Amino acid sequence: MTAEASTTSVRVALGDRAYDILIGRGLLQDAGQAIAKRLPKVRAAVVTDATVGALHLGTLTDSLTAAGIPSVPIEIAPGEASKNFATLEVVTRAILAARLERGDIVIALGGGVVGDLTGFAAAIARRGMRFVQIPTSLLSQVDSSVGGKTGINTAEGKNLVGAFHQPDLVIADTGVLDTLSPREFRAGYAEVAKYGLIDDPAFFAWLEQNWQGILSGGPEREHAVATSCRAKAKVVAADEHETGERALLNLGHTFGHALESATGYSQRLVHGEGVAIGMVLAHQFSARMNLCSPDDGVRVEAHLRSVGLPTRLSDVPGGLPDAEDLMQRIGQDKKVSRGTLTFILTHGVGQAFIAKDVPPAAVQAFLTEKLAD
Ligand SMILES: NC(=O)c1ccc[n+]([C@@H]2O[C@H](COP(=O)([O-])OP(=O)(O)OC[C@H]3O[C@@H](n4cnc5c(N)ncnc54)[C@H](O)[C@@H]3O)[C@@H](O)[C@H]2O)c1
Ligand SMILES: O=C(O)C(=O)C[C@@H](O)[C@H](O)[C@H](O)COP(=O)(O)O
Ligand SMILES: [Zn+2]
Repeated sequence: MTAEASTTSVRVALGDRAYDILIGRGLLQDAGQAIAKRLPKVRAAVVTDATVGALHLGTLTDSLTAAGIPSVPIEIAPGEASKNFATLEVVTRAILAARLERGDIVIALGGGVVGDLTGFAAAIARRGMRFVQIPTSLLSQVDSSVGGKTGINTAEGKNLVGAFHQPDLVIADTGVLDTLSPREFRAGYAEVAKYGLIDDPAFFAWLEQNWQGILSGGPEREHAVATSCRAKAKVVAADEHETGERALLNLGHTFGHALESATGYSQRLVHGEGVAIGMVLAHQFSARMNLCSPDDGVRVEAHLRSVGLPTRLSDVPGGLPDAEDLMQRIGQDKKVSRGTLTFILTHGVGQAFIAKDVPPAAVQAFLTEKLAD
């Protein structure tokens, strides 16, 4: 039996650009076959970071070779700081230097940093090459590898330069998560919990009972990845370019992205940690605006804290700028429309909604209070 026979497959229904997300333990060693079946007679560039490359590039390269796909590796430094113009140039020019044609493929082997950067390089090299996501962090398996948001950060803010460019295939080998650090595993868990908090209270309740199985690699892990991918695939198919409901996937991100920018996209706060704090703040701010009960914020914080995630501004090491500074950063959010703020707020666990025209003075007063907590 090939690994693909015991795989969960989730379809992202985007018409003639539809693609599969393959989920299962051990898929990396058959990745070449899975790619060759869908994208025959291609050559590939494999972009990875130094940490993931040392652990998993050999398995992928062997599998590509066995399937008749010649490949060249392109390695970047690990971490959020690589999502920048300089690394984008290095990766894009390496793809061109390898003389890959438009019909060839670029493979992202790594977490969300590698995936977002590689996807953007694939979107602009030769005006658009096909690409395959092989996500290796929990966060990238449940979120960033799906949906086609690609891009980089700038000093002005998070993901402010990029393109929508869908992958042709996503291969999520849940076994490779065994080598992920506990901190990065927990960070990815924040985006898993997000799907429950947006519109699936039963999933959030299930997570409260079963989160340990996800971390330890039991069958709960595949269930959580597949449930997350199904939820994301549904939203993306309905609103690929975020003209409406896709913005719900930004729950916790308006606060979280401002915190990532304020900490210089450094190891002080990784993306999933910013999202965890941001989701708690979104529930607390919703309660402050009388949109939900304060108990919802207490429940969300209790769960994320029990998993080991940061949940408060005071959990960010090294201090934060004042509320006015954070508001400047929030003002760069891509959901800002005609100068007014859009937040994802909530009527309770699993009842998130898009709130337009949120008063900046109320947000700033709330942040001032939380910074003093
Ligand atoms: N495009 C989207 O829809 C989307 C969605 C969510 C997040 N993102 C972006 O994703 C990024 C965060 O992704 P991330 O959390 O995966 O971060 P990451 O890519 O930095 O990976 C986290 C760390 O784990 C290491 N790593 C990854 N897989 C590993 C493995 N199997 N074994 C050992 N180490 C491994 C990496 O080397 C890195 O040091 C952010 O830039 C965020 O903005 C994008
Ligand atoms: O796919 C989406 O849409 C998301 O919002 C998923 C988020 O988890 C992710 O962090 C995304 O990159 C944020 O998008 P942005 O448009 O706010 O930069
Ligand atoms: Zn995110």
